[in-house]
Amino acid sequence: MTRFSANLGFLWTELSLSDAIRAAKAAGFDAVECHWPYDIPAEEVAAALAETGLAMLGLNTVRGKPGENGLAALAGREVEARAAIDQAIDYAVAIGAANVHVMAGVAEGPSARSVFLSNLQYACDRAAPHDVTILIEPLNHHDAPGYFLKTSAQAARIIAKIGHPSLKLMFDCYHLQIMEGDLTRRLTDLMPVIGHIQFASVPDRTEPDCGEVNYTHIFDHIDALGYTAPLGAEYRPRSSTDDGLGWLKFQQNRDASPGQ
Ligand SMILES: O=C(O)C(=O)[C@H](O)CO
Ligand SMILES: [Mg+2]
Repeated sequence: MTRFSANLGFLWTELSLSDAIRAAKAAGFDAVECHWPYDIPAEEVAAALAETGLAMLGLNTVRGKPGENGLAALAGREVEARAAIDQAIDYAVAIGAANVHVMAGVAEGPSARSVFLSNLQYACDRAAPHDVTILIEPLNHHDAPGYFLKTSAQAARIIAKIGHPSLKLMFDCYHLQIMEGDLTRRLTDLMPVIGHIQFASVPDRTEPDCGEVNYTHIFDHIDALGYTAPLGAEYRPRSSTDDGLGWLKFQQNRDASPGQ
C-alpha cells in the first residue's frame, strides 16, 4: 500500500509548522517533511510530531544568500556549508527526522564537484552516528537555473564515488521528468541508491492528478519495486491545500479496493 508524506514547505503554508503537521494528520497523510524549519524551536516541532504520531522524514540545509540555492558546492564557502550541515543534522536529531537534504547551490566545474564531494563526506561522517541519511537531489534547470546537481546520472556518480552508506538520492519525479523523463526505468535502475521519493504534476508542479506523468502508474511501479516508505507530496496546490486533496483520497481508496 502506497503511503504519502505531506511536504509542509508547499502544503498548508498559511499555518504554523505545528498546525500544518496537525492538518496533515487530519487529512490522512502518513508522514510529513519540510524545507527550512530553523526559525521554529525544535521542541515545538517535536511536540506536534509526538502529538500526531507522524514522523518528519526530512529537511534541507539552508540556501545561503538569495539566489545561491545552497552552499555545499560553492568553492571558498566550506565553513558556512559545514555550519549549515551541522545545523540541519542537529535539528534533524532533535526532531527525529530521518533525512537531511544537503543543497549544492549554483556552481559548476571541477572545483565545485570537488568541494561538493568533500562537504558530502563531512556530512555523511557527521550524520552516520545518528542514523540520519544525507540526500542529494537533482533540480530542474527551469526552477533552479545553474544548480550544480542536474541529473540522476550525475548524482549516482557522486554517490558511487563517495561510497558511504549514509548518502542517498532524493528522486524527485517532478524534477527528473523535466530533465530526463523515462521515470519508470530510472526508478528501477536507481532504486538501490534512492533514499526518498517526491512527486508533483509536470509541468505545473500542482496536485499529481494532471499533466504529463501518470502517477497511478508510477506509484504502482514504486510499490512493485518493494519501496514502502512514504512518498513526498511536494507540490503547490492550485487553490487551498484541503480543496486539492482529491488525489490523496483517490489513491487511498484505490489501495483499499484491491483489483481496481
Ligand atoms: O525543490 C525541491 O524539489 C526540493 O525538494 C528541495 O527541498 C529544494 O526546495
Ligand atoms: Mg524535491
